[in-house]
Amino acid sequence: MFFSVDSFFSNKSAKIFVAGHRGLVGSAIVRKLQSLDFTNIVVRTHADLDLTRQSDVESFFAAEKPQYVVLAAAKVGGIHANNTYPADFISINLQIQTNVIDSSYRHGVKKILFLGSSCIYPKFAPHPIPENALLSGPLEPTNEWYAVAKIAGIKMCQAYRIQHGFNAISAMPTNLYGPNDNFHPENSHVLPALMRRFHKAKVDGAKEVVVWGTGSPLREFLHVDDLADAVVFLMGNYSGLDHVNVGSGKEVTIKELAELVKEVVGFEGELVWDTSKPDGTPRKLMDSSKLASLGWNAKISLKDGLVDTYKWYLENVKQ
Ligand SMILES: NC(=O)C1=CN([C@@H]2O[C@H](COP(=O)(O)OP(=O)(O)OC[C@H]3O[C@@H](n4cnc5c(N)ncnc54)[C@H](OP(=O)(O)O)[C@@H]3O)[C@@H](O)[C@H]2O)C=CC1
Ligand SMILES: C[C@H]1O[C@H](OP(=O)(O)OP(=O)(O)OC[C@H]2O[C@@H](n3cnc4c(=O)[nH]c(N)nc43)[C@H](O)[C@@H]2O)[C@@H](O)[C@@H](O)C1=O
Repeated sequence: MFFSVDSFFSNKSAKIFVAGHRGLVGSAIVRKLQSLDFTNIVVRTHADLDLTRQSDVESFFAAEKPQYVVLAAAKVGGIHANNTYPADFISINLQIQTNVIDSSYRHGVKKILFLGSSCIYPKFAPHPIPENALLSGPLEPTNEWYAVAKIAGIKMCQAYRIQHGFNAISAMPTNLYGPNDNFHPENSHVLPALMRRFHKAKVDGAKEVVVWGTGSPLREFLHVDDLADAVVFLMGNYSGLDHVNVGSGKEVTIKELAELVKEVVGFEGELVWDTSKPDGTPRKLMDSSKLASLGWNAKISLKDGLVDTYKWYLENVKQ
């Protein structure tokens, strides 16, 4: 189905609902929209609107009638959280995305962007992973429940486009980091977990820091301000059926990442590897050439992004 390039950028007073605005991604999207002078951004805290409650979501859309929606609310966590709470990861995500996508269609939203994740791809996908590797093999067991929910979200956007002509698109970001990340010691992703642990070790004068797994898995990291830039770019420039990968194009081993975080934080002790913890998928570098061909590329290097995030951490997270 054909959609002309969207008029998203031409109306800065259009009402935009950013779901999950207090999280890592949602807060970056709000900052980006504000920097572009969008003036009518609608938000709700989790306490004010629980997106798993269908009738509350219906009532919210009926009352607010947003014109655009960015769905950045989800149950999110690192390898340990995904592996420990599989029921939460599949059920909460299926509920949130089903309610928000369906209500958006029913209440006349012009366009919605759904955020998935690079974990939708098979554990042993070809590299770099192209969009068409979806559903071509078994998933990584530590996060398959979350991945199945995210795959359902992509398919729901496609189904509503095919059956109803609803302009629903999906973006698949790689591993993200930046301001407003979750720095929980066990449930967070690797980068904020290590930043917190190295910082604490530096302050305490500890001799070593424990890092999970073998250090050999490869991961692609993207600063969340780059992701927000890409999301807004896609809102204005892409209305296709297929999901779009959003990555930096650069991968590092977890050992290299740990050494870099250690350097940025200024910890001078040793790394100790806890190989009883899972490595997860061995590698997941995405092929983001489709997005590049549309005219978007990442700008923030991992080193610069880490320095920026550590500064934010020192200024904003209670030590
Ligand atoms: N972080 C990453 O590395 C990656 C993230 N993504 C995707 O980006 C999106 C955003 O992730 P991220 O910003 O990291 O996650 P965060 O956990 O930082 O933020 C998620 C937000 O969703 C809100 N939320 C959760 N459940 C509900 C609910 N039932 N009702 C209303 N609000 C709710 C949270 O509020 P509260 O905290 O109050 O519950 C929070 O503000 C997700 O779809 C995720 O899959 C994709 C790839 C990588
Ligand atoms: C974004 C993505 O995030 C998750 O997938 P993941 O990439 O495996 O995420 P992670 O950041 O938690 O771990 C990356 C690697 O790092 C190692 N590692 C070392 N030390 C720590 C550590 O202290 N904490 C964590 N969490 N990992 C550590 C860890 O053992 C692993 O090898 C998915 O659940 C999925 O939901 C998803 O979409």
